Amino acid sequence: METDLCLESSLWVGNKRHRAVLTGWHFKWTEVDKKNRDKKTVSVPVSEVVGVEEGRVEILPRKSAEDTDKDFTVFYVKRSSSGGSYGLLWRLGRIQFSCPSRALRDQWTKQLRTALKTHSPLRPHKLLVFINPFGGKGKGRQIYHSLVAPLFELAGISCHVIVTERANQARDHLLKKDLAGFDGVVCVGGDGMFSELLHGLIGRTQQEAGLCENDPAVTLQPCPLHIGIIPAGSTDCVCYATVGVVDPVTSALHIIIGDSQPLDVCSVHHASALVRYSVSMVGYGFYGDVLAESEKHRWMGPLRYDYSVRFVQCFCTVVYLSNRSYAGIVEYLPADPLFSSPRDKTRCLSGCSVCSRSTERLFPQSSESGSLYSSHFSQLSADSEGEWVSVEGRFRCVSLTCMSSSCARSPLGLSPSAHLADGTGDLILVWDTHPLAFLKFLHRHTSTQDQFDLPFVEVHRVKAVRFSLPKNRDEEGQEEARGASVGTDEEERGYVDAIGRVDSQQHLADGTAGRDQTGKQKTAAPFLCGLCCRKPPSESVWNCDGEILPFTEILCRIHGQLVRLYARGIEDGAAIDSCSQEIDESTARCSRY
Ligand SMILES: Nc1ncnc2c1ncn2[C@@H]1O[C@H](COP(=O)(O)OP(=O)(O)OP(=O)(O)O)[C@@H](O)[C@H]1O
Ligand SMILES: CCCCCCCCCCCCC/C=C/[C@@H](O)[C@H](CO)NC(=O)CCCCC
Ligand SMILES: [Ca+2]
Repeated sequence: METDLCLESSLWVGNKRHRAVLTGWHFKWTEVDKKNRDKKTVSVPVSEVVGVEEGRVEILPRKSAEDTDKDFTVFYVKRSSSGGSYGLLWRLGRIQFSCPSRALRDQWTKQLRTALKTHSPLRPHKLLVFINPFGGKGKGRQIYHSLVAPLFELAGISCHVIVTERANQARDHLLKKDLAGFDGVVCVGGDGMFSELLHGLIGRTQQEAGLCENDPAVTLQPCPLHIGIIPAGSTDCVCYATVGVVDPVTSALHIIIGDSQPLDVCSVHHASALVRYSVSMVGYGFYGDVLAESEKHRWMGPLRYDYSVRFVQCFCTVVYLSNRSYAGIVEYLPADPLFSSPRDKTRCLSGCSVCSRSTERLFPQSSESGSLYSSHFSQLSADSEGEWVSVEGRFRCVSLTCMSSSCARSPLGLSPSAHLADGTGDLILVWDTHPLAFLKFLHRHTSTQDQFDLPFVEVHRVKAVRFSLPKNRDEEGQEEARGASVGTDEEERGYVDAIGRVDSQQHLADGTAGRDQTGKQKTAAPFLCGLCCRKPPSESVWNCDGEILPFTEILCRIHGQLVRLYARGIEDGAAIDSCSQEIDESTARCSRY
């Protein structure tokens, strides 16, 4: 029986007869017993079929075991529980069918391939892959070649692979080299590598559109190429927050099937110039201090990036430097409270309705051009959704995040109800408080306890934030912050350069923030060293997605859905349970693989 893309017939899996059905959207097969009763059904969305091959095919090692002319093999996405993380692990499922005739086999393979093309328009054909050989535990190359490349090959994706030899190579390549023919760009590394791709792609897109990135009021052009992340870093926060698990095979499968997840991006400006882009965290005070501490430990080599080391540092920072608070003026432009709230206890999951409504609001179909991306945001100055609000005081930390920023140690993240693609960010103000109270706030990030339900914490959903230092600052404190009172060795002078207060020639948007001429991060810690600092510094530094910013006074603006990832947001485990791929008819019970 055949209508359009529909096909139904009996097929054999081993010696068991199955009724296989391909409708427009699903491919399913049901075991049928000798009395023609339905037993178990497996249903796979066509969009999650990875590939169809003639014969009985195995991968790893790739071989066609018995290439009979009546068999075909279907590879598809199979879910399994992640055992701790919120999302689901994806694995490669494989099923081998035997047909009564070669003609029927050819009909099935042809029809399945046509259905794939129709229902997965964003599947990549050609990818540009950057591997950071030093990210995380230095396993990037191994992860790519053993786990990812065989899957890409199976899916017929051709890849141009570049193993980076220096920091910022991937960013520079994307800014300058010919990208024609590529559907997407993939990084094998951590948040730092993702950030390189982010800067390269956004910069390239604006250059080509003739837009000025320095102007925070300009509506930036969304990037046409998708970004894929194969996690091989230490924190992998962007991967965790957009997929729900940190797993190279899961991420490779999301890339293969052409999943598409828009992502908000925050541009950070100083004195009318772009400094950097951020997706996960722009944090002053505590988070800046943790990063500065880890930069101090460069001698530890890659170990300093180790996840647990960072969190131990985090713990030590809070205990050891427990009396640090910083004066500042925070101004913010609130988002419309009718759409959502950072305290509404919702979570942005795959298919999030808040993000979908935001897509319509951010990109209304323009009748003039008909282009999805042609409309403009309201300008920052002429915003109709509220007035700037200003607060001044002493803060333990000030953080802005465009998404939840969840990671393995903090499974709900900095702001558990933040959305990936709603065009807003969450501003978290932690006012000066007792060290133990601050520790309690931090500790709540590691559990399901509400970190915002504390009297010294505020959270606001915003579209823009400005941070400045109070005008009547104590001059002595400023000198200390500049490093003048913490010693005179070369390293300390280097830091002064790195934060841009002495080196007035430093470029703002060339991506060299905090790096020397060789691209190496400059040492940024001495002013934080509790051992040699007699007085606490009056200024902290900004941590922008793991990089220290060279300026303290900044303006941040959220750009809704500026980039797209090969991801789909965090899948709700409970919802998957109720519409499982495998349906056991005899027990009428749903089960998950
Ligand atoms: N070949 C290279 N040599 C030195 N540094 C590199 C090279 N390639 C990339 N980098 C830089 O290394 C930095 C860290 O890499 P990456 O983000 O992959 O790992 P990580 O820091 O361990 O992970 P995370 O950012 O998730 O904590 C990035 O900022 C990137 O610019
Ligand atoms: C008592 C101790 C409890 C510890 C709980 C700490 C709370 C953790 C909240 C999670 C914050 C993750 C934000 C992500 C930031 C990334 O863009 C960035 C690059 O990878 N990572 C860091 O800067 C690394 C920054 C590490 C910060 C801890
Ligand atoms: Ca957001």
